[in-house]
Amino acid sequence: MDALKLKIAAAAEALTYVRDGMRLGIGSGSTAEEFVRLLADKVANGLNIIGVATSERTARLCRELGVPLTTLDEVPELDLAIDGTDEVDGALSLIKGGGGALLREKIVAAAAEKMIVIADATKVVETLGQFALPIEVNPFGLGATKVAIARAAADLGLAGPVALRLKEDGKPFITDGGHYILDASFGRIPDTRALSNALHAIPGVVEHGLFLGLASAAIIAGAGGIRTMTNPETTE
Ligand SMILES: O=C(CO)[C@H](O)[C@H](O)COP(=O)(O)O
Repeated sequence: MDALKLKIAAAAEALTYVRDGMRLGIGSGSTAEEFVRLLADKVANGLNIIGVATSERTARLCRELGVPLTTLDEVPELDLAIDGTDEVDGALSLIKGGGGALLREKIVAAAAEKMIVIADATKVVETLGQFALPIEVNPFGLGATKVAIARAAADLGLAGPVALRLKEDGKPFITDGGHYILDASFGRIPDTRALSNALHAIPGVVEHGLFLGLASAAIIAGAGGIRTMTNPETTE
């Protein structure tokens, strides 16, 4: 099966968890966008949901396709968030932010009772870190923040390039929140919680792409079909 079909298959399975009346967090990225397309069909056929989009791009797509949106100010608690991922491990820890939407994605996931991740099988890893870890930072003090990140990583035995994400025109990529992204290529991250805590202690770091203890399930589409990974600690 090609990559698009796998994304659609995972998104279609996630749709079976959506119930009438739900308040939904709606993720970002190409897999989440397939979910939006399928969700829009259901809405056109009478499904009553209200969504909070995790990026301006997803919000635009929702508006184009008629998926009703609200904000976390109006609806601060959500029933379910559905989002893609860049990596997922067996404990359902994630690296997210390849599309640069990690801050809103994490705020939305934390506001949701459950988060379901949708992905193709290439995203499943034993240990997180092959995918460079996106770290959202305030543009002020960028150089100092980079040094602090490298030092915090070194204390945990991690090292590797920490690169400012650039757009095709060579200018810095700016997130929906007006921040920069640093992509940290540390390789395998054995102690994700320690790195998460160390990054949160750096003032210039706004948020990072390690999603720990947030996902309740991951719907994984592979050549052999769909499998759903669950986490007993985040599943009722
Ligand atoms: O975290 C994300 C955006 O910030 C995406 O969910 C992640 O990058 C996966 O995207 P895709 O489904 O296109 O592979």
